[in-house]
Amino acid sequence: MAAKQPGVTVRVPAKVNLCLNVGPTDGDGYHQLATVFHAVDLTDDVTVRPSRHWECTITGPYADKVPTGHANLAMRVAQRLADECYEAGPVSMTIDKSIPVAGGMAGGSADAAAAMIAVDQLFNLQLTKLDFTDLAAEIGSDVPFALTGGTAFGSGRGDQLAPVLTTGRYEWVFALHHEGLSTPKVYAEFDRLNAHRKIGFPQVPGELLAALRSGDPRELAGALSNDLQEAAVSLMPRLQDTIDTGLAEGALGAIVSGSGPTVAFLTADRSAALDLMVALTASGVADDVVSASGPHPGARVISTIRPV
Ligand SMILES: C[C@@](CO)(OP(=O)(O)O)[C@H](O)COP(=O)(O)OP(=O)(O)OC[C@H]1O[C@@H](n2ccc(N)nc2=O)[C@H](O)[C@@H]1O
Ligand SMILES: Nc1ncnc2c1ncn2[C@@H]1O[C@H](COP(=O)(O)OP(=O)(O)O)[C@@H](O)[C@H]1O
Repeated sequence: MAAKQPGVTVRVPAKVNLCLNVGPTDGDGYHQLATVFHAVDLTDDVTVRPSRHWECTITGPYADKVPTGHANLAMRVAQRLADECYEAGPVSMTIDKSIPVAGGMAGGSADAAAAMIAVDQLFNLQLTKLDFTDLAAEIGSDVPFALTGGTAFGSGRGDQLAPVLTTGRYEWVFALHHEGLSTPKVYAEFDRLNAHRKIGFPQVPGELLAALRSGDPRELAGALSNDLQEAAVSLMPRLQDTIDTGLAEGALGAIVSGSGPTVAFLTADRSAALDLMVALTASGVADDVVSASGPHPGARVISTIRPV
């Protein structure tokens, strides 16, 4: 029997920001954030195999929207590690993509985090936790959270993480839109809308932390907030219809996920989530509807085939 080709597969979750409090910009033009990230079991699988040439194949419903060269954040990570570590070399990468693209769920950052772990394991680089954290923050502000997963407080650009005490699991429904929203454009629209408002130092509301400790989805629904929501709706007004329809159909709470345009609905339990999925699909206010639950762990190896 022929030996299987060596390779490592890492599974990585999407995120939703339970609160996204946007503060003033830092010296580099990035907004200071106080956010609570929450990982859900809507995942991508990133596989790397040693190869003579760099290759990237994307599979899944979003394949045609994702770049396969150096613009792909996961390829960028793998190429960076090959440049810096003599043990590492070119890889053939496959991304089995289920996380919506440009949807405010940090799919590109998730794949970058997965690639870091996969390449480390494939070439036995033995990167330290500090190596991971430094490279993650350099690639994108959401990458450190994709490594840790769960539910976490993010400050700075969202890359400085601290644990948040949570109980229970939460059942979500996500209303997806084929058209994406560009994160820089949403921040620029936030700036335009807030040009004459006073922006304070960003903070996570205490009621959100209390709700997460309680484990009660009703309490959490009342504490969801996103300062980028107004900007996302301004750029894509039909999001308001999506939000209103989900709430009218029984969602406990609704929030634009990060910079959008995905809308996240919190439901009471799995059965309510399935009912809401059916209602949203029938209403036609979203291009696609998926359910997921959280919190979910961060990037994890799910299969390793070592060279023989
Ligand atoms: C909004 C959030 C919420 O978690 O994620 P998404 O919902 O898009 O996934 C993040 O802040 C996405 O951060 P990041 O991953 O660094 O953003 P990128 O897509 O790389 O876009 C970078 C550009 O967005 C703007 N930007 C980004 C982050 C930030 N804290 N302030 C900013 O002003 C800047 O114009 C920057 O040049
Ligand atoms: N591995 C990747 N998966 C998805 N998008 C990627 C990836 N690498 C680079 N991109 C680019 O990043 C952009 C933002 O993608 P994504 O991370 O999915 O969205 P968001 O910033 O809204 O969370 C995409 O439009 C795409 O051009």
